Amino acid sequence: MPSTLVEADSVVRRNALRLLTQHGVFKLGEFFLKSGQRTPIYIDMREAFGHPALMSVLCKAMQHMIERVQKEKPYRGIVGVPYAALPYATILSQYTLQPLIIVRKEAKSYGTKKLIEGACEPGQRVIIVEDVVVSGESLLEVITTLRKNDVVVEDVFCLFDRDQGGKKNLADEGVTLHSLLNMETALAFLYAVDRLTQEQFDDIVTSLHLPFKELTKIDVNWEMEEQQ
Ligand SMILES: O=C(O)c1cc(=O)[nH]c(=O)n1[C@@H]1O[C@H](COP(=O)(O)O)[C@@H](O)[C@H]1O
Repeated sequence: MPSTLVEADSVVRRNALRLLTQHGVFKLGEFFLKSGQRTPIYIDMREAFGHPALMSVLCKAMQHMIERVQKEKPYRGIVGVPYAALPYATILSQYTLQPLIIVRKEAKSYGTKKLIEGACEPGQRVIIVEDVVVSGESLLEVITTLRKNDVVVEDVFCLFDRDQGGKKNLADEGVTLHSLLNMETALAFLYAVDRLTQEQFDDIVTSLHLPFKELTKIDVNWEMEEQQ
């Protein structure tokens, strides 16, 4: 079983996978990534916006992950990557009682013309929240803007890592990516609940040059598990 599904807090991950699958987040077919690369699977986290109970499960799980990682590392401020991660960052700012910070893609041509909105000062350590990480490029753009303003970023948190190099690209810039779910875990789950065939798995792994080749067999069903 992929390690993320056997860790102490894995019940929350398995429940999240059940709800994400039921709500159509994992789309199989022919899609194209932001980079233009063809992909037989698309992770559409925006589907979760329509399901408040799912948003709550995801954000509580993210909150626990953030609190565990940041225990010894005080930070102030949660940055959301526009646009899809903003709802998660907003909810997490409420759960953790941390200020919400937004980094715009382009500065407004009117008003304050600021690129960074919210309580953010030079020297401040923040964390960033993203929905799906592929190459990590979107995150690196935000990190560059923050660092130009002397804001400290060492840890970023995502709901889903597609295992396509983002973690390494971020590590090269001195940033650790922490993910709730990843492609290996999701594919193992989809196969276990008969939503993915071996052929589809092989196509995904080959097309995306994923760093694993074997389909992990896991014993899970649709039944939601009780969370402590
Ligand atoms: O377009 C994508 O690459 C992509 C694939 C996918 O399965 N899910 C998904 O949400 N995306 C988008 O890809 C962005 C991150 O790509 P990177 O900047 O390459 O890490 C996300 O913010 C999404 O807009």
